[in-house]
Parts: sequence; structure tokens; C-alpha cells
Amino acid sequence: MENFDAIIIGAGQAGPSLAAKFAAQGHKTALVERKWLGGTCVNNGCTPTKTLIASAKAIHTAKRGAEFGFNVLGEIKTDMKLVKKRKDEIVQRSTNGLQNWLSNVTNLEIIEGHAKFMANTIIQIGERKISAPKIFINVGTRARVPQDVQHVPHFTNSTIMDVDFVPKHLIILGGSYIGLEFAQMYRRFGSKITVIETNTELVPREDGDVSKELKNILEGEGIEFKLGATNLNASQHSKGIKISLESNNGAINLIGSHLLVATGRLPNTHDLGLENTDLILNKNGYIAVDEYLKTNVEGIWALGDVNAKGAFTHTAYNDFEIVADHIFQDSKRSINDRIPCYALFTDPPLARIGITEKEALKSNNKLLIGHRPFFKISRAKENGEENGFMKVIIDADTEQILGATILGLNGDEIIHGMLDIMYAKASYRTILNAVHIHPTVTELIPTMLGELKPLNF
Ligand SMILES: Cc1cc2nc3c(=O)[nH]c(=O)nc-3n(C[C@H](O)[C@H](O)[C@H](O)COP(=O)(O)OP(=O)(O)OC[C@H]3O[C@@H](n4cnc5c(N)ncnc54)[C@H](O)[C@@H]3O)c2cc1C
Ligand SMILES: NC(=O)c1ccc[n+]([C@@H]2O[C@H](COP(=O)([O-])OP(=O)(O)OC[C@H]3O[C@@H](n4cnc5c(N)ncnc54)[C@H](O)[C@@H]3O)[C@@H](O)[C@H]2O)c1
Repeated sequence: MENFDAIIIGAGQAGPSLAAKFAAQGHKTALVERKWLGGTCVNNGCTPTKTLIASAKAIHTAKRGAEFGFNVLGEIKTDMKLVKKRKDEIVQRSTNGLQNWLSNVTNLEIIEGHAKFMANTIIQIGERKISAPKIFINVGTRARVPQDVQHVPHFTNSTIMDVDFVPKHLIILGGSYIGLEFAQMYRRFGSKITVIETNTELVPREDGDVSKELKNILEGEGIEFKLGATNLNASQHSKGIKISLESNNGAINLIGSHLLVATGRLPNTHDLGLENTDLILNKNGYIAVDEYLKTNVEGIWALGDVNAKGAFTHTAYNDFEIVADHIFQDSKRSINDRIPCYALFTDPPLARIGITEKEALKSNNKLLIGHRPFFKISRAKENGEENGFMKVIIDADTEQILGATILGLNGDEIIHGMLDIMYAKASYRTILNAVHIHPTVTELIPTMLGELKPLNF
């Protein structure tokens, strides 16, 4: 048995920074990773998808040349091998950077292999057994593949990263964050796309007006949707995959060349040896934690997607900050201080902070709402990007912003102004009275805030 001061399992978005922090404080630290440094985000999540989306956007803009006053000589054709090469290089840069950084940290050992608990304080990696009084679980999630399609060839967010051709007709199961980013990207690369979603609306967690506007935008690019899908049946076909289903439009048979499954995630707790510990899981297999990310077992913490307190890179990294502050600075920072924020990186992006309108309507407080479509924003008109809208929900008594949505040009960046005001717990009037730069999308946020209407009174 080898003894360490701290063991971190998983080198995703929280693990490496936490490991480096422990090591920097002079603690003998082990960081165990079974596959790739950087985890999902760097290898088959955020970094590669946003890189592919950038290629897709460039191709799309080139195809709009005539609109902006230029001609492209010859056909605009995706070279998927080059698209993939660019993606691989950018991913490689990140993983190399991580490798260089971590391998030079004193007191830190990176152990390659699959970690399994043998007891609350003992971890096995192959033949090696290591122990520590402090163990941090950062093992993330993997794609959930429904039983209906397990028997037919399919891609997940991981395996689609190896694709270096443009599928003729890509059927995508799941019309939410992962499904829609891939749908638009592959449509722009040149695939025919059909998205199948069991819910009657896309991105079902969002407000109905958001789902509808996104559907309109994506249909405008030629993406087809089969919503309210039930009785799904999948089989192999000489031309690829055959899928039959019932949907809002009745019984449907589809034949696609390829299938991508984007129907949610499962926590990587199934093969972690948790049966040898006293750890409590919630009903979906995620590790139960308190507001400081402590599990029910003294000396074990769970960070990142595996604790179900967030499902994003920024929430995983914030978990690291909370735990590190707690252990090394005795701070009272907790996840209760965190305001929900995320973006869906379609074009235009959907940016969301705080609560949605449908969540707000459950409140008994007096609420105000502001709304502005992008076709009434000069910068959007000038850029030829008039799709979408922004809206904001405000508590009428405290004047604080409770939530906001921007589905439109640069929304993923612009929304942070409102997010920071929420963290400051300041009145929306701070933004209302501020002078912003013209011509920007941001300058219309005060205009929207000047036209608030009662939402529920
Ligand atoms: C397609 C896609 C796009 C995304 N885009 C975005 C985005 O744009 N923005 C955003 O904020 N989030 C995005 N996400 C979500 C983001 O990737 C995750 O929230 C984030 O990676 C979670 O980090 P984590 O540290 O919890 O886990 P992970 O990054 O999944 O890391 C977990 C690590 O643990 C390792 N591991 C697991 N089990 C063991 C074991 N037993 N032993 C040793 N090692 C183990 C894994 O190999 C992995 O490296 C996206 C996700 C996907 C799938
Ligand atoms: N931009 C980002 O930050 C970003 C991008 C992609 C993913 N992510 C992360 O990844 C997580 C998972 O994303 P996701 O889109 O896979 O999951 P999700 O849980 O958001 O959506 C899954 C969708 O699949 C549908 N579905 C479930 N079973 C189905 C079936 N059998 N047939 C058809 N549809 C079915 C659901 O109704 C749902 O709409 C997100 O919660 C997010 O945290 C983040």
C-alpha cells in the first residue's frame, strides 16, 4: 500500500487544478486518469465541438457571399478531413498544455489507469493500491444510449470525433444541447439532418418561445424535426439505419446513412467500486454531496458533473474553487452562491442566466418582464443576423434581475453584463442608467429594461 495525502480521481475540469493546488501546498498528491487529460470538455465536449462549429460557421458565411456582396468561384465544399485536422490540432494543443503543466508540478504523480475503490480510503489502479485521508472524485459522465438503438451502429459525442467525412443523412436522436449543436454543424458541413425528439418541443428545459424560435431558425437552414416521437424502432438497412416512429405528424419511416445519439448523460459511477464504500448515490447514480461538495463519507468529496450540481465546465471548475477555498482558506464559499448560467452554441447562440420565465411564473412575488426581438437591434440588422430575441425577468420589489435569456447574435458574451449585476445583487437600474457603446447589441439592454411590463400582476 502506498500512502498519499490526497488522491484525485479523474483529470477533467476540476481534478487537475485541485491536484496542482494540493501539490503546491506541499502535499503528496496522486491524480488518476484512465484515458485523456482534460476529460470530456477538452477531448470530446466543449473544445472540439466549438472548433467544429467555427468551421461550420465559416462555411455558412461563405455560402452567404452573394448576400454580403462577394462571389465565390466554384462550389463551396466541406473538406471534412481538414475540418477534423484543425479540430484535432486544437484539442492536441490543450492536452499537450495540460500534460506539460501537470508533469512539471512537484509533489504530484499522474497515475494512468482506471481507479476503483476497495474501501473508503483505498483505491486500486491495476496492481497498485494507494490510500489517502482525502479523496476527490471527478469522474464525469458518458453518453446515455437508449436500449431502442443499442443494437444498431451509432455515434455518440465521443465516437463522432473520429468522423472525417460528411454523412449523407445524419439522423440525430435527442433535440437538446448536444443534439442541436451537432445538427446545425453537420447541416452546414452538407449533411441532410433529421432530429428525433421524444418531447413535443426542442430543448424542453427552456421556455416555449425559446424552443419555437430555435426550431424556426434551424428549419430555416433545412434541418427537419420529428417531435413527440414514440414507439421508436431502429434496424440496420442496406443504406444505413432505418428508424420507424410515431410523431406529431403520424407514423414515419426514415432511412439515414448514420445515427448520432444525443439523449443525455450517465454518471461514471458504475465502475468505480462504490459498492466497497459507504458513499450514498442519488436515484440516478450521481454522488450525493452537500453545498461544499462533501459526500456523506468524511474525507471524500465529489466534484464536477458526477455530483449533479452542474453539468458544465464552468460549474466543474467552480467546484474546484469551492473545495480548494474550503480546505486551504477555510472560506464559506458554497454552491448555493452560484447563479445558473450556460449557453447553447448554435448560431445564433442561446445564452441563459438565472431562472426561466416558466420557473418565474411559479413565484408569488410580483414580477416584471422585458423583451426585445433582434430585428429591432441595429447591429443585428447591419450584420444580417436578425434572428432571435432577448428577455429579462425582474423582481418588482427588490428590482433585482432573476433571470435572462438572449437567443441572438453574440448573446453568449453579452449576457455576462446582466449576470454580473445579479452577482452584485444590484438593481436593474444600474444597467438602465448606464451609457453603452453604439452600435452594439448590449446598448439595447437598457432600452429593454426601460420597457418592462408586469408578468404576473
Ligand atoms: C458534446 C458536448 C459538448 C459540451 N459543450 C460544453 C460547452 O460548450 N460548455 C460547457 O460548459 N460544457 C460543455 N459540455 C459539458 C462539459 O464537457 C462537462 O460539464 C465537463 O467536462 C465536466 O467536467 P468533469 O470534470 O466533471 O468531468 P469530465 O470532463 O468528464 O472528466 C472526467 C474524467 O474522469 C476520468 N475517469 C472517469 N472514471 C475514471 C476512473 N474510474 N478512473 C480514472 N479516471 C476516470 C475520465 O476519463 C475523464 O477524463 C459539453 C459536453 C458534451 C458531451
Ligand atoms: N453548450 C453547452 O454548454 C453544452 C453543449 C452540449 C452539452 N452540454 C452538456 O451536456 C449535457 C447533456 O446534453 P444532452 O443534449 O445529451 O442531454 P439533455 O438531457 O439535455 O437532452 C436529452 C434530450 O434527448 C431527449 N430524449 C431522451 N430519450 C430520447 C429518445 N429515446 N429518443 C429521442 N429523444 C430522446 C430528451 O427529451 C432531451 O430533450 C447537458 O445537460 C449539458 O450539461 C453542454
